[in-house]
This record gives sequence, C-alpha cells and structure tokens, in this order.
Amino acid sequence: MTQDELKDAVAAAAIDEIRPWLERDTVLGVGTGSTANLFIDRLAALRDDFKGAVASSEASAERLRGHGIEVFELNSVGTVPFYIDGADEVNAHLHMIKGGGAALTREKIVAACAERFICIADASKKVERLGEFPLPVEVIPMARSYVARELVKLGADPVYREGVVTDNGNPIIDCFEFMIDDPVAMEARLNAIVGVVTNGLFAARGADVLLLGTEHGVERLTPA
Ligand SMILES: O=C(CO)[C@H](O)[C@H](O)COP(=O)(O)O
Repeated sequence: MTQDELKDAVAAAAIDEIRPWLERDTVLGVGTGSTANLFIDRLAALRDDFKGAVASSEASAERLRGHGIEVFELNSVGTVPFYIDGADEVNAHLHMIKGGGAALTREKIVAACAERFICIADASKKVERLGEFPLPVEVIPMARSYVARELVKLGADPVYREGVVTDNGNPIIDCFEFMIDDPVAMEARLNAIVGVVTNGLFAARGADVLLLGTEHGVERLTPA
C-alpha cells in the first residue's frame, strides 16, 4: 500500500471511531495536513449527522466549508468531544511532534479543548524516540533570533522556516538534531523561553487513541 492509501485507511477508521457518538448538536475538532484532509473528505458524507466543526487552520476551515460543513469559532463552542488530527511523529506514550504544516498553535489549542484526541497516522510516523523530525517552534517575530540562541543552548540546531508565516502571523523555527528523551519536560522547558508562542511537542496533552495505518491493517493503540 502507498502512504496515501495508509492515510486514507486511518481517515476511514477515524470515521468509524466517532460515528456512533455523533449527535445533531455535536461540534468536532478537526486538524490540519494531508491525513486530516482525507478525514475531512470522508466526514462530508456524514454532514447531516452532526452540527459542524472547529478547525485548527484556515486551510482546514476552507476545506470543511467546501464540503458544506459549518465551521464554528472555538470561543463559541467551549469543548469538543473529539479532536482528530495527524502527527509528524508519535511514540508509544502517544506523545507527538506536530506542526510540519505550521498549524501547531491552533492544533494545540483545539486539542486542549477536546475530551478525546484521536491521532491518525501512517506507520512511518511511529517512532521509539521523538526528534528525528525537526521540532517546530512558533515564535513572536521580534524574538526570533533570541529564541534561536536559547534553542542552541538546549542542544538544537535551529533553522528559520523561510517563507512560512502561520495563521497567527508568526514565523517558525525548526529544531534539527534534537532528540528528545523526556517530551513532557522538554515541552514545558521550551514554553518557558520568552518569545515562544508554541512548540510542536504534544506531550502534556498527548493523544488518547492512535489509529495507525500499517500493511496489516489499521492498529488501534492507546498510551503505553
Ligand atoms: O501537525 C500537522 C500540521 O501542522 C500535521 O498533523 C502533521 O504535519 C502531519 O501531516 P500529514 O498528515 O500531512 O502527514
């Protein structure tokens, strides 16, 4: 199977996971990226079975609306029963690196408001130790150089993501050569650097369920 077929298989599995719980007033949290896009496309068939969605990016909001799914502001919704999103890396504890698509801040906010985070990913995303994928850090523009120097002190090789501005108007720094032994501690450490808006470690609030697309079918994993 191709990677895209594995992504579509987990998108379908996520639909099966949430379908029994959908009610006419349900507002879902929906993530960003190619796997989330496949989920959105499949969600279109159920659009009359739930109320709408909160999106973690302008791109996902536009895709949802394109399918006739109403998009709500998070502030008007409060909590969502499910947040469904992909990941760049995920470990056995269902800690993740996210933000490859630069949507990490809104993803983390919607995830924080979700009763359950369902991570959908193809098998290439499952790792023993997080960090092979460069960790994204969204920063306030004027703090970019300062934050980069602090990241060097922590052992990272920070690289400014040229030409990328987040939906919040901020730049991204990607941390290369930065293997992470304790994702919960490192997430908090990075958050403490002045000028950091969000870092792409989703560990304090990891996923509750991982639907992992493998050659042998979709595996349903919960945190080790
Ligand atoms: O965090 C993300 C976007 O900011 C995505 O979830 C992550 O990059 C995975 O993307 P894809 O499903 O395209 O592999």
